[in-house]
Amino acid sequence: MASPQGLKAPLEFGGPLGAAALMLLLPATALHLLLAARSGPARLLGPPAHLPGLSELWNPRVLLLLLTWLGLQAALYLLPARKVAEGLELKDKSRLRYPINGFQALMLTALLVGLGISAGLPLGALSEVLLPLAFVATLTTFIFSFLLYMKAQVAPASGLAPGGNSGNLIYDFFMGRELNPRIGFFDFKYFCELRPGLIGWVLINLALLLQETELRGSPSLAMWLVNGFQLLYVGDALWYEEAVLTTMDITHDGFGFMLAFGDLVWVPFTYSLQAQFLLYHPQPLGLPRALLICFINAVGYYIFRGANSQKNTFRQNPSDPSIAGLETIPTATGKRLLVSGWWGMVRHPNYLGDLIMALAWSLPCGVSHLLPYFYFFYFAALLVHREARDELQCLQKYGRAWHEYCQRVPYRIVPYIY
Ligand SMILES: NC(=O)C1=CN([C@@H]2O[C@H](COP(=O)(O)OP(=O)(O)OC[C@H]3O[C@@H](n4cnc5c(N)ncnc54)[C@H](OP(=O)(O)O)[C@@H]3O)[C@@H](O)[C@H]2O)C=CC1
Ligand SMILES: CC(C)CCC[C@@H](C)[C@H]1CC=C2C3=C(CC[C@@]21C)[C@@]1(C)CC[C@H](O)C[C@@H]1CC3
Repeated sequence: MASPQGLKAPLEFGGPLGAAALMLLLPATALHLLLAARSGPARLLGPPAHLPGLSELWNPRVLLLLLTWLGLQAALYLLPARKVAEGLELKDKSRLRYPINGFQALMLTALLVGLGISAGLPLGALSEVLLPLAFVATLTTFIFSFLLYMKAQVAPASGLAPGGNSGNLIYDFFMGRELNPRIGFFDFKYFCELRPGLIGWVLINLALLLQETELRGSPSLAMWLVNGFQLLYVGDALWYEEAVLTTMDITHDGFGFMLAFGDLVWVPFTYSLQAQFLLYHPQPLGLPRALLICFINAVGYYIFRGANSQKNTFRQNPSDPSIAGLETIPTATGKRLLVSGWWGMVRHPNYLGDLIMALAWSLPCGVSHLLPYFYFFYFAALLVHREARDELQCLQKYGRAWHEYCQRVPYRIVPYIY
């Protein structure tokens, strides 16, 4: 299949071979982590205690539960929004409109779940079906990605993403051909990025906390910390939902298997790994250590939120008083680059804050097992890779101005280290 002219981009993720390998490795890794978390040894490296049979993986009722969840979140997405924001200008000079009602969806979901629990909903039982749920979610993601691929066949060339139109079927299926696949006002990529996966993540965490209460009479302090930290993170993402409209996932990447699997399987089932581990491996946590971990998470969040808000404010209103004193670099595009404040410390201060929080999410699980630190290691690798991708895009966008920025701000994520 010929790729539309001018849309060729360098192959990433190891090209077609890497994409094929990742489409096998990622689901296998997610299932391995789920099995390891509930096994006695909880080994991150090495074979799982036992390989599940199809009867443990496939459950039609769990598929119905997943589809009901997706349907609920889709319905909440379509409710009237407090605000409708415009995305960045597209190739055809148009700008798409997006509902800003993610935090509203989180609140309504919390209300529905609270009413359900008070009416006897056994939410804790969700922790017992995470394996079949992840399996049916993976199957659903493959089917969904196929439908997205077929939909891209009839999309206009201007609606295709630079990276997912190499002409290689496997690579384009993985990367995603269409930039903003929609049916009417419903934007599939925007919806999946922030709704079913992120809200599903904290719902799974809550189910694990309730199951621990069922098993041990009350949630452990460690489980409270992990639930609280990650609810803050998801609540923040949905409160500042509009910021996602300028991320590379929305502005640059096609919507294919990688992002669909990342949103619908990887986030809810591997980001809840610490809570899963704690349910099956209770960890003692004294108040002094808990307070220290809370301080670490607070530092991470302060940097994460401060840096993201500073950059987003600068982009939306460069003359905002809160950023008035910051030094900037002019670029040929007319946009300017911050070179002081958080963005003068390192080139991705938001990643630094996010990584510090990732560490704080693992620390309540103690140091007896490596498994709870999987997210920290994976996330460090993801952000290093993401930073490299962003650097390339910024170099293409800003050329010499970006070189000047790199000379003045030499470190990428960690001051004086990387
Ligand atoms: N938990 C998770 O799994 C993940 C979390 N994240 C988090 O999401 C957040 C967003 O990250 P990400 O999507 O990578 O994008 P960023 O928020 O880091 O934005 C990168 C863009 O910001 C602009 N920019 C960079 N430097 C400057 C500067 N000095 N002055 C002004 N603008 C600048 C450029 O875009 P332009 O100039 O065009 O505006 C660049 O492309 C981060 O906090 C990250 O930690 C991200 C991925 C996964
Ligand atoms: C499994 C693959 C190898 C990688 C999949 C990566 C995805 C899980 C992430 C890509 C970018 C993401 C963003 C977020 C969640 C994870 C994914 C989808 C946030 C929504 C997390 C909260 C932040 O406040 C904003 C992030 C935007 C990018």
